[in-house]
Amino acid sequence: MKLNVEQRRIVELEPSGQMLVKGVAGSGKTTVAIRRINFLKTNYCHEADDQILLVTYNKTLLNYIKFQYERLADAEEEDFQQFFASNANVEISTIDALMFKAFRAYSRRKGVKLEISNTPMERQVLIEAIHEVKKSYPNVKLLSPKNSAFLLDEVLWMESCLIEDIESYQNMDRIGRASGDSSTPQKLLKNSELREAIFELLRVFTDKMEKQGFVTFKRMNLLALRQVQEVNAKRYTHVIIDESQDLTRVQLEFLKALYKEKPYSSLLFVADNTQSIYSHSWLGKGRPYTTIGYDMSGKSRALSKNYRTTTEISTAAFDLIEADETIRSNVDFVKPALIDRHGHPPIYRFFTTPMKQQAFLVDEIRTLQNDYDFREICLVARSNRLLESLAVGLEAEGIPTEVLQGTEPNFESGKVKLVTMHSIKGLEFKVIFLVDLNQGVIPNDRYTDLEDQKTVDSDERKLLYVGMTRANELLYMSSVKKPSKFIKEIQRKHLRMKKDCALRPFESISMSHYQFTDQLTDLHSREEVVRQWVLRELHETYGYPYELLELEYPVQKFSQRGYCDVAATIYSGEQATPLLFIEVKQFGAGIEDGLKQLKSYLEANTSVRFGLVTDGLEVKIIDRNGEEVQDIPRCRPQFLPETKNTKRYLNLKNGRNYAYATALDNEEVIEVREEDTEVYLQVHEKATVPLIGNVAAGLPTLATEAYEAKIIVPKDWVFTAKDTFALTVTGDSMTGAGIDKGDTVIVHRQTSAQPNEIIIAVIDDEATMKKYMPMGNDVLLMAENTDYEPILMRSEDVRINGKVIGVLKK
Ligand SMILES: Nc1ncnc2c1ncn2[C@@H]1O[C@H](COP(=O)(O)OP(=O)(O)OP(=O)(O)O)[C@@H](O)[C@H]1O
Repeated sequence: MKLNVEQRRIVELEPSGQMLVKGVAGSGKTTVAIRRINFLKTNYCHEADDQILLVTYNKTLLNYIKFQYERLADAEEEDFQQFFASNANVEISTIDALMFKAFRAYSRRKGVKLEISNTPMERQVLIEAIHEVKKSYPNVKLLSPKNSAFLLDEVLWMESCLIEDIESYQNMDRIGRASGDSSTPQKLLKNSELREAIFELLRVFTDKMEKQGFVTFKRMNLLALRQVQEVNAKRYTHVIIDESQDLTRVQLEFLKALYKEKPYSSLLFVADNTQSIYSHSWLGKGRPYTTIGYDMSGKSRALSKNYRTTTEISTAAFDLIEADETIRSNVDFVKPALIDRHGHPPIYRFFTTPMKQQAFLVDEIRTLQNDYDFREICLVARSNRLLESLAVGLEAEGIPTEVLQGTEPNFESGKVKLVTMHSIKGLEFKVIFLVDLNQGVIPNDRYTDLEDQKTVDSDERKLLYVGMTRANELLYMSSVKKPSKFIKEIQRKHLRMKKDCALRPFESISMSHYQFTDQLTDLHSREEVVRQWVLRELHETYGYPYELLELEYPVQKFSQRGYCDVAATIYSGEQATPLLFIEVKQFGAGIEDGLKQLKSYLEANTSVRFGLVTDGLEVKIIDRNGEEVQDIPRCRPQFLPETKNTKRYLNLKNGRNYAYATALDNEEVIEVREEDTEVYLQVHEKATVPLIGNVAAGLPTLATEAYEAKIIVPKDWVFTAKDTFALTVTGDSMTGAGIDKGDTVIVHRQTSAQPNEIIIAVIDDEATMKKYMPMGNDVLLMAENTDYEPILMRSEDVRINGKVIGVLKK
């Protein structure tokens, strides 16, 4: 892989103490971090004791990095291998492994024997501590076992923020943490009795734990920090911290204590705050680096190009960030730049039961097997428990699986991988399935009563963002029962309902936007919601004008007559015949019955070519032989009836060309489609442009009510409707610009123009249309036809009447 210029520059930066590389997901931060090791090793390790440390967040990531770069070593650089050899002066480790080692050294040095506790035990000890502290603080309502989950989290947060004395806690900005108990909207005010009580709780809790021979994981971190601060542990000349946005303050201080400053040493933070997914993280919450003693002014670099995912996946993922002001306003936020790599838009499915979701996963993975190895597919879920049950389900269907957890995962094994949303950070796979994106799961409702919803939402949104940006090529997302509210934040146009099909996922349409209301007998019927969604898809996604769609299309089979819910008809000459039959079922009711019905309709009508059945959740498309096909055809111009007067419109305002049609019987009804596309544009607002004469007559000086005809155009094709007029072209001097005799030009009234614009100019009381070329005090009026000579005039002799902004072809 060839690094881009910015990446290479970062790899080869001269070490100068602290440095920051921030970048978007998939921009090569980890790639750069690893490459830099080689550079530092070759150029900036002058003394025998110089060592380099690369810290990663978790074990899965560590193994993944080793795996990726061992592969790279084979392919590109032979000496890469030595990074992972035990005798190299390079160490790659997880933060936890480093700290645990230091904690063990602390225990030995102090002669204490402490084990790491688990959550149930911590809860129990905390409740005992609550009762004890309550005696001294009877008025502090928050001190109650019912708040033990929140209080435990607060205590662990205090430990991870290095809050060791009461003053620090009393004055601390609790960034990323919120009020506490929802029933009493306490803000845990600074310098309050409440904070004093909680600080006491921390002390009593820690005491009780240690008496029983235990420490929390966060306290273990604190003791590890003490160890490296008390004995001289400075031993790395270069420290590179990947995913530094997710480290706690204690972890950051710990790494600082390992860093040995020399004139050529470096401490590189690699971070993306958009991917900060732990509530106890320090820098990821937007705190400046000065809070850990570093001034990063002039010392940070950004990487904004996402190399990992396709434009379609990045765009959908970014919709989440667009919905989150907290993330976008973070000082270290980097807006992703898109690289031109296109692929399938993310697929979103909703299921009514977990079994249906599982059946879908099995089917889809089997189909994907034609194009992908199992090892390139990864299922991602919130919890390990869910992953394990999914693994059992897939195995039962003969799909080999491997849950990636802790110890040595084998990325090469020919198995579908399963990993939690937290552990997939930093990893990537060709195909990602994000499952169980349900209400209550993400955002997780565990904290709803205890934390400020906005804070929780922001962290959880990032978690989903991280998951989405792990996919190289294909991203599937699914929900069961009730979708996560975040799904709504992703624009429907960025999602698809199934692979290789343009249909966007179901969305309920409000009744006020229903189509064909005069034909509906029951607006409230539960099938109607699904039918209206299909109608909108046919129109907006597939480009069928509503005139081609018919509801309750009669189908005669022997003596029986049925009615198909929707038919899309096409014209050959005067004759309309159905191309597509659609059966809809009420939302979530299944499509089996509908499919039978549809097949019988297809048999009964010899001209219809495709059938689609859907209940909003499932969709099946068949050809007239009943064989499944991926998609229905988009509407093509030749399908359209001769009920319209279709012309070309050259929009000089935006440089695009359109197919412009008016209904034969009503010129106010217009239909607009960009040329070379098959999708009709929604015209929300229209402008009426009066046709007031011909070009030779020019524009009247006064607005006139008398006009020959009116032309209705989308409002955004003109500047201001009242200053817009249309003229018929009388000559052929502008043929080279695509303006022929008989065409109609749309003109904006104005008295000045920019070079090269086509204007209506008045010379000696005679109007003409020419290209405007000012030249000092003169003006050259150019024809776009070699038969005509340019006209050179003094500026004051030329009066500009207007500028041509569009051409409606004859
Ligand atoms: N210059 C490049 N050209 C081509 N591919 C690149 C380039 N830089 C990085 N990549 C690829 O992009 C993907 C993402 O890289 P990497 O994991 O280093 O990014 P990251 O910024 O650490 O991502 P994240 O923060 O999302 O984990 C990898 O597959 C990597 O090989």
